[in-house]
Amino acid sequence: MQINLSNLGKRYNYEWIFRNLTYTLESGTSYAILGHNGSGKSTLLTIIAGHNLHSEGDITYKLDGKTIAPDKAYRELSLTAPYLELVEEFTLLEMIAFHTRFKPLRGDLSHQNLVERMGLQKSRNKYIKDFSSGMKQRLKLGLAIYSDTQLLVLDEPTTNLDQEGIDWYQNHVEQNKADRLIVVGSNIVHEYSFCEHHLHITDYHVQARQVR
Ligand SMILES: Nc1ncnc2c1ncn2[C@@H]1O[C@H](COP(=O)(O)OP(=O)(O)OP(=O)(O)O)[C@@H](O)[C@H]1O
Repeated sequence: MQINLSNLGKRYNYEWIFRNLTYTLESGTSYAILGHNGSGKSTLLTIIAGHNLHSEGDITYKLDGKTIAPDKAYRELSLTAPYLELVEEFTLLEMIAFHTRFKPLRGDLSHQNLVERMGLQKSRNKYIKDFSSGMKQRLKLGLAIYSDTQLLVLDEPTTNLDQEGIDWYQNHVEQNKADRLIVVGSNIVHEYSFCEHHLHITDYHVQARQVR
């Protein structure tokens, strides 16, 4: 997959969050979107994920060299973000069964295999509402990382994880990043240390460009 951002800009009411962002994202590469709190990382990630509209410029998606409609790109998307909710009334196994109706798992991974990879065997029949915040985050990450998708968008991926969870995240992303396009929105080095490219969203703030 290739995503081309061309003179992309986003404005909320009268406030420009970023402008004139031209950048190409390609499969087989991992990108970190960096910037201080409120700088626009999540805004850009939600636009790339098709959950938010840009205000100017263009975004195009290509698969195997051919331009595809944004809704087809959505089929290739796995996303995890603090604002995305799990279905609390499901048990873990029910949640995986529901998710995989829309996004099948990578390779021959069974639902039980995924539970094991997430280290949540003891909680397979527990309701999501009774999960700890770290267990919920591990589940969100597991569903995203192990879905059979080309585009993996991770916003603040280690929110609520302890050191063991952070190590788990790093190992499982590393094992599943080949040939995928990964975009991480973060301020924390351990979340994006595997990323080859860094995009500083503040470089596209209006004031930053005016003083150049
Ligand atoms: N729906 C919205 N309406 C108006 N302003 C918004 C909206 N969503 C975000 N903003 C504003 O856009 C700016 C960028 O927010 P965003 O959440 O993208 O930043 P961020 O870099 O991800 O921040 P953090 O590191 O705190 O998560 C902020 O000033 C925020 O108030």
